[in-house]
Amino acid sequence: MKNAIGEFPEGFLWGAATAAYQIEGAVTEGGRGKNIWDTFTHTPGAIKNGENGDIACDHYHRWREDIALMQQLNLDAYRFSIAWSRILPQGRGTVNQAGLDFYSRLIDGLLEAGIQPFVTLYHWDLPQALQDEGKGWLRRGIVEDFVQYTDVVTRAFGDRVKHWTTFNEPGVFTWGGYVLGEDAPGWRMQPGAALTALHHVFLAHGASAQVIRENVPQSQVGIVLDINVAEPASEAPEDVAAALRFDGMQNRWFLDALLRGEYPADMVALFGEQMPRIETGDMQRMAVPLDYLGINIYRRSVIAHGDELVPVNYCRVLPPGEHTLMGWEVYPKCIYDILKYVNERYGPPKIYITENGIALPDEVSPDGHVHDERRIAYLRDHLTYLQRAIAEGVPVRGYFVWTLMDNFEWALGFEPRFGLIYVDHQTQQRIMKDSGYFYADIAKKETAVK
Ligand SMILES: N=[N+]=NCCCCNC(=O)[C@@H]1[C@H]2[C@H](O)[C@@H](O)[C@H](O)[C@@H](CO)[C@@H]12
Repeated sequence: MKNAIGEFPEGFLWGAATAAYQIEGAVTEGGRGKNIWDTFTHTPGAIKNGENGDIACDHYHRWREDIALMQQLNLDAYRFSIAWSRILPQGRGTVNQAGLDFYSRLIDGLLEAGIQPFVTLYHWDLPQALQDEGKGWLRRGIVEDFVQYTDVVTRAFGDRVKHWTTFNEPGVFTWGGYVLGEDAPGWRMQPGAALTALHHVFLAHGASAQVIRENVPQSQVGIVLDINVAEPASEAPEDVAAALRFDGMQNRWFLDALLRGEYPADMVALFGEQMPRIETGDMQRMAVPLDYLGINIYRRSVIAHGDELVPVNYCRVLPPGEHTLMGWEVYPKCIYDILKYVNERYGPPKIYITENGIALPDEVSPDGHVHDERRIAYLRDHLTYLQRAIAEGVPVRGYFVWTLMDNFEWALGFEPRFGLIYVDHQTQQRIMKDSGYFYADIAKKETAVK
């Protein structure tokens, strides 16, 4: 298909992405159990402006309106996550039928609108009951809990949902939750805990993929990673070495483990006694064949040597130029660079760009519109580099904007607006931004560019 950006493969999917805790609200409705983000957001000082996702975008009640907006965007696909604690309020055991019913209605609504559901099983919202019992992902037995959760939802929706992502950004919720303290459960400086949690997440991923394939005919199974090419801040040996360590932590730890069944030796040596306990067969259990790799990409990583974040000892350098409300550099070539990096080293069968977008201080103008020119430029420039990577043979089969609508941006609350759709979080009014109209034109099938 051809559009204002250029030529894209037939069947290329134009999508948008969200996550349950960031949009649903209704945290005590429909039998939903408590999760670690309910706890974390109600911990004083954890979230900017003391905000939380108790209501968020009220998507739990407004999902029909939101599907209609997806149709206005001409979306082929919609990536969303299921809240584990809506399905199994205590993390395991008794299934909550009201939770299954909510997602069943949502999936039926998407299919009726001609939109393919791409489901993420885990987008950071662990049932609190599992966190309380043995500290969540630190307990190896949690793998069985995730298997039960996978079994319940794939039996319920596998007749209609074919694309299943096990985890979203395992590195972010483990390093963020156990080292940086920026994400639930908010632990700090426990790299050994992060690596142990990550090991169990990888095991859960492998076990879950098996269950998905047993329960869902013609399933497509993948995982979503926030991988990022590391550029040394200078040619100084300590910066080059730091960039290699960052590449090991941010990229090779995940790609080598999940696609090759081995942890990278340089990082194993670096982590030393922080390494998780690895049982015989673990590495084979996690490295199951994948149908696709999801890549979330926002920026590039310019890396210098640093004294913090032991033992990786790196720090990010923010180059001059345009920055987003997240403090991230706008560097559109990052999407081309990461696609070439992954394709040349690992050659996954298919890739989806599962998140790409920009946080801006969007406002409604007196004319009632949201003139987000910077987001249009961001999307246009990243899509141009994406198209170049595809033209050079990288097997990208779809692109999902982060995000459908302005939502709860984790520790930063509602201030960073990433949406194609503006949301007034007081009134819940939705307003299509100019970037939404831009994206609808890109995604429109009959857009003929002469
Ligand atoms: N901890 N921490 N620290 C740094 C995290 C850097 C990378 N963050 C992401 O990629 C997240 C991804 C997420 O899926 C989505 O739920 C978030 O809303 C977007 C926007 O932030 C992106």
